[in-house]
Formats: sequence, C-alpha cells, structure tokens
Amino acid sequence: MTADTAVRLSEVSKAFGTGGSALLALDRVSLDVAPGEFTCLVGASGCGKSTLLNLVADLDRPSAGTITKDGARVALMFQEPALFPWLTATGNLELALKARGVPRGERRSRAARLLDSVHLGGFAGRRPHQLSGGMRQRVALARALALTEDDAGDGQGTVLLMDEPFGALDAMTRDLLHDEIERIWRERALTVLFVTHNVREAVRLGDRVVLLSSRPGRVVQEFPVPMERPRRIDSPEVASLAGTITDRLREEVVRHGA
Ligand SMILES: Nc1ncnc2c1ncn2[C@@H]1O[C@H](COP(=O)(O)OP(=O)(O)OP(=O)(O)O)[C@@H](O)[C@H]1O
Repeated sequence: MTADTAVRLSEVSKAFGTGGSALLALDRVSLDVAPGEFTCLVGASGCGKSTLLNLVADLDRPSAGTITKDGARVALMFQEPALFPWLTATGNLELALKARGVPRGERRSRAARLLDSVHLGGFAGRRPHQLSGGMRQRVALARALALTEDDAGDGQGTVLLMDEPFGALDAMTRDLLHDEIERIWRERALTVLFVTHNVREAVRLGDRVVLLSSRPGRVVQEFPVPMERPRRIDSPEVASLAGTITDRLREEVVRHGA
C-alpha cells in the first residue's frame, strides 16, 4: 500500500453458500484505486458489482484475498435514498451527524451547509415525499458526505461508494446529478467507486471504467477515459468509447450466457 492508493483489492474472492451449492460471486479481483480517482464499475447483471462495494464498505467479508483502505472514511449510497420519511431533509442530515458524534449545537448549521452544498438550501424543511426523486438523491448524497467529512467539514480522504445511485431517475435529472457529483467530487477531492449498468454514464463520469465479467465476477478489462471534463453523455466521444466497452461487455455476456 502506498500513498498512491486509496483502496486496494488484492485477489479478492467471495463465495455465497458452501459445498456443491456455493456460488462464486467474485473470483480473485485485484483493483487499485488512487486517491481522488473516479472509478466506474460496469458489468452484466449479477456479475458481483454490489458484492464488491459491500466488501469495500465492510458490510461483508471476502472469502479470500484482502482489501486495504489506508485509514479512508467510507460512505455508501444506493439507488434508493433510504431517508427517514417522518424527518425533514434537515432532520435526516442531523441524525447522520449525530451518528457521527457531532455535538447537538453544531448539527443544524452543519446540516444547512451540507444542504447548500447539494443546492437544496431552500428545501430544508421538506419531508422526503415532498421532494422529487432527484432531490431525495441529493439529500442522500449530503447524508453520505455528513457521515464522512471531518470536524472541519473537509471530505478529503473519503471514499464514496455509489451503487447505481441514479438508476431510478429520468434522463434529465440524471444529467443534472452527473454535473453535481462531478462538482462535489472535485471540490472535496473524493475517491469515488461508482457502479452502474449504464456504460455511457460510466464514460461520462469515470477517469477509468472497469469491466467485470459475470459468474464469477472478474476484471476483464480496464478502459481509461481520456476525454476532458466536463463531458456530455450524448457527445460523439463518449458514445464512441461507450460503444467499444459495450461490445466487449456483449462478448462477455454471450460467453457466460447471462
Ligand atoms: N447474500 C447473498 N447470498 C447468496 N447469493 C448472493 C448474495 N448476494 C449476492 N449473491 C449472488 O452473487 C452474485 C453477484 O450479485 P451482485 O448483487 O453483487 O451482482 P450485481 O452485479 O450487483 O448485480 P445487479 O447488476 O443485478 O445489481 C449474484 O449471482 C447474486 O445472486
């Protein structure tokens, strides 16, 4: 492990079950993620993308291999925002800050600052059902930041794990959130591991796209994304690289019958 690595997976395997019915979800996956890097993971359904994020988040343990994070704070964000419906946007953030041990007197102002940082300053008193799907995901993003920033409100050293976070949103809302996450990633120098089915989304956002095979999940190929930021998801350059990755993914799906 060096200063150049925020997360290192070394020969990580994960099997579910035992004996003849065991399912090998990940097979000797090795991956180094640099601090401040935006890495996207794509692969066919069931290739183990969520399993990999859960292992990095310590929600589960690998069957073999090691995962090293070098003191990084880790936050996880899912497709469903999973907010408490009876709490306002502010209330949801205050609860996260309480869980982080932030003193009561500081929580309101920290929550307000976090809502401002995701451009939801005017919606602090709304409950989740009074917010659009995109706004709820912004609150979920602010909560992930709340769980990881240090006492000075600095997110440096944070690994943000995102599991299809925009998968349930319409295309225009998703485009806006792509701009948002890119801005926040840059401002806070976050390290992001982003799982998606959407290859264009991966090319829009990633410094690198890692393609996983299915049953068992293995790293098939890595694609650096050389285009300048910000990129447009419908630009010819994004479409072209996404096409190359999709062709490779299709070969894998055919090979594994997924
Ligand atoms: N707790 C579990 N017990 C048994 N099998 C599991 C468990 N979690 C995942 N699996 C299996 O492991 C494999 C990988 O699942 P995982 O959810 O990580 O894939 P994925 O790539 O995230 O899928 P999707 O893109 O559909 O969300 C699948 O075959 C799944 O059925």
